[in-house]
Amino acid sequence: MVVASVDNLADERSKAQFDVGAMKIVWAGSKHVFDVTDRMARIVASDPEFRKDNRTTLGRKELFKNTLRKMAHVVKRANELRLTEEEASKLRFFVDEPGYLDLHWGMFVPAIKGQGTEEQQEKWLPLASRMEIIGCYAQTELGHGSNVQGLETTATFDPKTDEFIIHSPSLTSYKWWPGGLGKVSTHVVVYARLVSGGQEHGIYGFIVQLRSLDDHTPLPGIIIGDIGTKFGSGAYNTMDNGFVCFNRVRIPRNHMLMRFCQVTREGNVCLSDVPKQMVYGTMVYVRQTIVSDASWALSRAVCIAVRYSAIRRQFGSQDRGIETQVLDYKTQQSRLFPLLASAYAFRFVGEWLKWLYADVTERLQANDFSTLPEAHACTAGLKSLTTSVTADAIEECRKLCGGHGYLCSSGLPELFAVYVPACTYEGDNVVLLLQVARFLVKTVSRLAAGKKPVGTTTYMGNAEHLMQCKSSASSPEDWLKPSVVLEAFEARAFRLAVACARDISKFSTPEAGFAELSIDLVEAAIAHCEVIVVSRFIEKVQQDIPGDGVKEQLQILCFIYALHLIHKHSGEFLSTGCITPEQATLANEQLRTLYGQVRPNAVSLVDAFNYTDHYLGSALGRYDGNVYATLYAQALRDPLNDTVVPDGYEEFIRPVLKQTMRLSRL
Ligand SMILES: CCCCCCCCCCCCC/C=C/C(=O)SCCNC(=O)CCNC(=O)[C@H](O)C(C)(C)COP(=O)(O)OP(=O)(O)OC[C@H]1O[C@@H](n2cnc3c(N)ncnc32)[C@H](O)[C@@H]1OP(=O)(O)O
Ligand SMILES: Cc1cc2nc3c(=O)[nH]c(=O)nc-3n(C[C@H](O)[C@H](O)[C@H](O)COP(=O)(O)OP(=O)(O)OC[C@H]3O[C@@H](n4cnc5c(N)ncnc54)[C@H](O)[C@@H]3O)c2cc1C
Repeated sequence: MVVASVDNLADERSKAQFDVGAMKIVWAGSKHVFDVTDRMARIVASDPEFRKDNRTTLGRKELFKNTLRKMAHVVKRANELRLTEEEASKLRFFVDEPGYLDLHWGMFVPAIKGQGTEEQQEKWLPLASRMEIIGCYAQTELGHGSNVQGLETTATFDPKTDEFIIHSPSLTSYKWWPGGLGKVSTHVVVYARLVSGGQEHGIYGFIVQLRSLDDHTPLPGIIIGDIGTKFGSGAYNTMDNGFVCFNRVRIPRNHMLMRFCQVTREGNVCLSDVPKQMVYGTMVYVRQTIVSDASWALSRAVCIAVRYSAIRRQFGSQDRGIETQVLDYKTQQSRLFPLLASAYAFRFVGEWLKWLYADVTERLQANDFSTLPEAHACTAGLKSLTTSVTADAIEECRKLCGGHGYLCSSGLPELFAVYVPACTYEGDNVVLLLQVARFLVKTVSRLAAGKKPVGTTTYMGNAEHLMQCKSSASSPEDWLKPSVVLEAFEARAFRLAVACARDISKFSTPEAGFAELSIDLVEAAIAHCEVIVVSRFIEKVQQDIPGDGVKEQLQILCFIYALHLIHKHSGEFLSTGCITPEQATLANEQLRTLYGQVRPNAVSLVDAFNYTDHYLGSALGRYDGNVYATLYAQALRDPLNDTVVPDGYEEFIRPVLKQTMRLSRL
């Protein structure tokens, strides 16, 4: 059935004022990445084994087995097609189903690469890359997640046997949450308190075998299982997040990951000459990848909401003629276009963070640890900012799709349920922002001592100006000047950080001040992270960008991103005196104009994400716009529609009807 809605998207596409193909390359990052991504997405989309439209209707056991089948198929296809690591990781990504492979490749392998000695890497990495073992990452315990120093699991060195004894001393010390642990992994990197010679030496990683490689049964001393069903249908329930209790499990001494700390045969603990936080390196790595993933999840939700908003019509007609596309309503635009702009903003800041991470890694390898605090603050802060915004944005996109957004066939409920734990895993977002705040307060106090700030805090070096400046914006167009926008963001962030540092010093101890002012500190941290995102976006749009109209579209999105934040946080911009109420009004006026400019390009701007219908998994977001026929077809496929008269009629409907009939006769 062809319906009028299909033409809507073709019309929309014909209005584009830029080269969509060129934008696709900008979004992907390079022609090479575009080609790989496109090829892998199509391989997945065309393979019936990777079907996912039934996920929300499956029970947990069926769902999990289905995931196991898909993961096995991923491994098989990757081998058959001789995929490179880059290609295989894209293939897994487009399968779009959380599973043990994410933790094996995403945390177990990086933990060994980052924390293992060369010898240990030589031993374990080939086993892991051939998938002769399957690994996961167990840090969190039932009683402690955020507070890593509070972990209870012990790894006690026994010099008699040259072994560590891994032990869970209490119920709260059971490892709890690790993905892939519950039912699949054969091995794990466990984080535990190192004890040697009766003394504690801090938290380190240890490789422990969990299950027999012959029949998959747990090894002696190991009690292990799944932690139970999680939020949402389908969603993260494809993953076997697990628990494990270790009852004095013995492992060879060389199973401790010893890159940064060695335990000798005699039990002497030798710390390398590196900061102890290097042991947190896997988290820094993963946080950086989560920032990139945020732009994918956000752009996916936005793609669905934009396409559907172009198709959906409500009101505005006379004599039952054609109604208004909901995308034309300014309120819809003001909710949707900032999210579209945020998707692009996060994409670019994610790319930049990848670069920063590579740069820091290179320095660390050369024993230069000077940029470690900055890398920690950036990864923690941007992970927190981008995941919080993305989770809220997915929910907003669901609402933007009206009632149909609430259907699983819209793809949005499951996307939200899969995505929202990103605000918690790899560090709770508030806990991480407090880390950024700690870094900022330190930076401010160093400024007072005459130290020059570097990296993303370089702007704070302009302290005097930032404390006093008043925005020069006197027309809506002034808000299109990068220097005007940046100055406002930097001044707000700096003034908030300085106020926190000043107020902390009024308390009896810095710790007491930090605890009492933590709400303000979180706001200062967000403001700083927004400086990073805005300045990276501005930097991006100031580069040469090939393709007709591409740069212009990105400039529009860049200013939408910045100006919507000024609107959102107007209280802070005003109370810190960075802008006046009149200037806030001018910024809003400019924002409205920009919405009008993005409107004809909106559908093409989401087409530039180059998502297949399989990846989107949404009746509302289909490329061809055939929304209503698809919704209807999917409704008919619901298990409840297998029969016309439902199961349970005889037992539960008929007796009620009969009883009602009896009562009405009385
Ligand atoms: C449909 C789409 C499908 C999508 C599919 C998605 C699949 C995605 C897969 C994702 C899978 C997710 C798997 C999740 C895994 C996990 O969650 S693993 C567990 C993660 N756990 C955490 O993140 C715990 C968070 N807590 C911490 O990191 C730390 O405890 C802390 C909060 C940072 C505190 O550290 P602590 O040492 O106790 O205290 P402080 O006193 O605050 O810090 C001391 C100094 O150390 C510095 N520092 C802290 N962390 C780091 C670091 N990582 N790197 C460098 N430096 C660090 C800190 O700044 C302090 O420095 P100074 O101020 O100079 O003293
Ligand atoms: C889907 C999913 C997958 C996961 N996968 C893994 C995995 O593979 N491996 C693994 O080891 N772990 C994993 N985790 C665990 C995850 O890392 C932790 O849940 C996370 O670090 C948060 O810790 P928590 O649960 O202890 O939260 P808590 O710290 O107990 O947080 C509870 C509340 O307290 C607040 N809070 C805590 N400390 C402070 C503070 N200092 N100041 C102010 N507020 C504070 C938080 O903001 C939050 O609101 C996973 C979790 C989820 C949800």
